[in-house]
Amino acid sequence: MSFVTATYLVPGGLDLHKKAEGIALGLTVGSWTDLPALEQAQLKKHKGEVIATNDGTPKATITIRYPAVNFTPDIPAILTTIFGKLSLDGEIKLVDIAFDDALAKQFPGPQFGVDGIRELIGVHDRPLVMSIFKGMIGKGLDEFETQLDAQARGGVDLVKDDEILFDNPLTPFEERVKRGKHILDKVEQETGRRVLYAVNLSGRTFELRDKARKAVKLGASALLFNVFAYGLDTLQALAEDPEINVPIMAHPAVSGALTASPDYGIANSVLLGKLLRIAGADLVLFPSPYGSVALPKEETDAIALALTEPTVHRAAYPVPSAGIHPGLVPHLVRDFGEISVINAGGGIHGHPDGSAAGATAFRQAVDAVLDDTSLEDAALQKAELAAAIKLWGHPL
Ligand SMILES: CCCC(=O)/C(O)=C/OP(=O)(O)O
Ligand SMILES: [Mg+2]
Repeated sequence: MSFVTATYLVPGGLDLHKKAEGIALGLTVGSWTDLPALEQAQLKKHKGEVIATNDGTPKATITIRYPAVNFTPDIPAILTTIFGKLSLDGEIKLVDIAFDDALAKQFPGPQFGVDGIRELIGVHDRPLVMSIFKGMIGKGLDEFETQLDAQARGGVDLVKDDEILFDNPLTPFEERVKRGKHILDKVEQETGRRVLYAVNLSGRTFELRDKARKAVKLGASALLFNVFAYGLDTLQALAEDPEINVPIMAHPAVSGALTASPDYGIANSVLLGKLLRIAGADLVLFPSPYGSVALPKEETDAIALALTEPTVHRAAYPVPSAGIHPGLVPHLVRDFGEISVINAGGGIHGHPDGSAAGATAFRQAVDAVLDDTSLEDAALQKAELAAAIKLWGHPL
């Protein structure tokens, strides 16, 4: 028998076992003790089981195991079972989810993951550096080409669309793919470096698969996807499609509506960690602990662990983001290690000497940290890094 096990955070001081039993029955067989013995025997395999309750104040936890025989092996059915009506039932937060291996194997997981992306880029021994197009709305393909070329030549490993850049007449989706390929092929020929460009896959849900397939045929090297504006099952359908054989980068846009409250919704480690990984995200962006929309460090640690801990699936790249600049690289490497992607938009394009210099400054900062050299000492030899930490500082 397969199971999904869910852990909930609830107010302390309740009759915890009564509440737990009520949830376990209410989300499975409905009622129990008043059933005839024969019916109990028939329904036993469908009954939710209270695995643990831990009382405390102000909060307590309840852990319940749900038989997979009750639902189809898809995320919509599982989420509706373990936190559908229950999510509407007052102060309760889904803080962990566990799939047994037999059930987990029915999901795609990352199709490339950390190892596959490292193979594509040819980098195996350092955090990757990614830049984000900025200020592209209202701008045309010339600006697109200029920004892409500068970011790539400056030394980043990946470039992504901003999540707010959709298909539009000035920089049409397919044109961004085609011109992006042309520019990055040229960069590779001249520098030997393979740079991936994650174009933002957007538009109506039922058009996404064909748009993604067309983009791959046109040479797209990665896809950015605003998962939570659509749904985890949409991500899974893209990841499972054999014709969409490029890495998928999950953006956390909209997820804050589900995760921000300490008392309601879904924990970031569940939504941005376990569920994005099992549904097939190869890279997962999330607010860093020290950026412009910061998350508590214990949450970002939990997300990174959920993305990389050993499971039946490949590890997905943690991509701590938002408000990142070269001065933060020592913190990022300390907190997320080599299996991470350092991601910045303003911290690249805001460099006093332009986007290419901003990209170079990040690479210089990464090299310095891996060489166990302080940024200040490295900056004595590296002008781009010196200008970056002069502008943004280097919090100790
Ligand atoms: C957590 C997502 C961050 C993001 O989408 C973005 O565009 C960040 O830009 P910067 O803060 O690096 O300028
Ligand atoms: Mg963005």
